Amino acid sequence: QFQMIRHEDLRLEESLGRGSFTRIFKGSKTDIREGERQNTDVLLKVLDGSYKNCWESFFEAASLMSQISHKHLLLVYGISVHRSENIMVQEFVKYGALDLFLRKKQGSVPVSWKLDVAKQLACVLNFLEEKKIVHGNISAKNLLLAREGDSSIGTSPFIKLSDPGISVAVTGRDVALDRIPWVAPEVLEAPETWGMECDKWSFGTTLWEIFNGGKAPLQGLDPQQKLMFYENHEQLPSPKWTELADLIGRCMEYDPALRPSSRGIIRQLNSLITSDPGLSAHADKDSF
Ligand SMILES: N#Cc1ccc(Nc2nc(N)cc(-n3ccc(CO)n3)n2)cc1
Repeated sequence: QFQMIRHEDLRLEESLGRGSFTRIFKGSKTDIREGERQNTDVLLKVLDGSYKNCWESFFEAASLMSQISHKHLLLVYGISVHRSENIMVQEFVKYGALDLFLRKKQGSVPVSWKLDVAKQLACVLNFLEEKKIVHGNISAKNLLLAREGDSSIGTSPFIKLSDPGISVAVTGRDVALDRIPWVAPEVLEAPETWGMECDKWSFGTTLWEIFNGGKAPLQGLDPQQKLMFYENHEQLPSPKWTELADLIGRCMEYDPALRPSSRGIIRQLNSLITSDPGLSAHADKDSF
């Protein structure tokens, strides 16, 4: 279900940091098209740790992404296995992870920009829901910015949802605890029972990140404190904008059955966008 890429057709360039189980590099892949060499910029995710079920889940994530295609889903070219190295080869998305971008922009991003990004994520969530596919790792760091968007010249942002990575069903409980408050509470209790609703919970957390300058929620809490956050059915601090707070609260319902469908989320986002025409102008609407 996806292409095996020869190691000799890949070139690792600079390191771009690490995911939870992977090191990521900018690189290039060489193809021969109609008899001529063609180089493509790629993002290489090198899986470290060699225990078996990790790379099975890694490749499952890659194959999931290559079986479906959508304009807001990251393109995965394939994988390359070389000695003990397992490498996922992805399209290189120009502006990188959304959380870092938002932190760098420090609140100078207009509310209309944030709503546009939120709507794009809701659309790809709807696409996955219709295909009965659970992503399982929706977060601002897994949203990649392909176009910055600049309201002064009338261009809007464009995001791509990254691969889900290693699923919490195969990682240890410590990684699952570390993913609080993105991982839905029910997934923590019984990872194999997770359903579509778990992506709605993570959508709520991601919405919170987008309107909170890309800051990570519950940062600084240790795993035990994070667990207590769920045990006590606590909620993230609400933004002042009540309609936004309502939507985040509805997505982050502890009872999965009470969470909105992706169509419901899109409807609510549309009403946020129209809720105050002056809204898209001033930015303080999303102050916490
Ligand atoms: N400075 C800078 C800079 C860094 C990265 C990119 N591009 C990119 N393309 C992808 N396909 C995936 C990623 N990721 C980044 C974190 C994760 C974790 O999931 N992925 N970054 C562009 C600019």
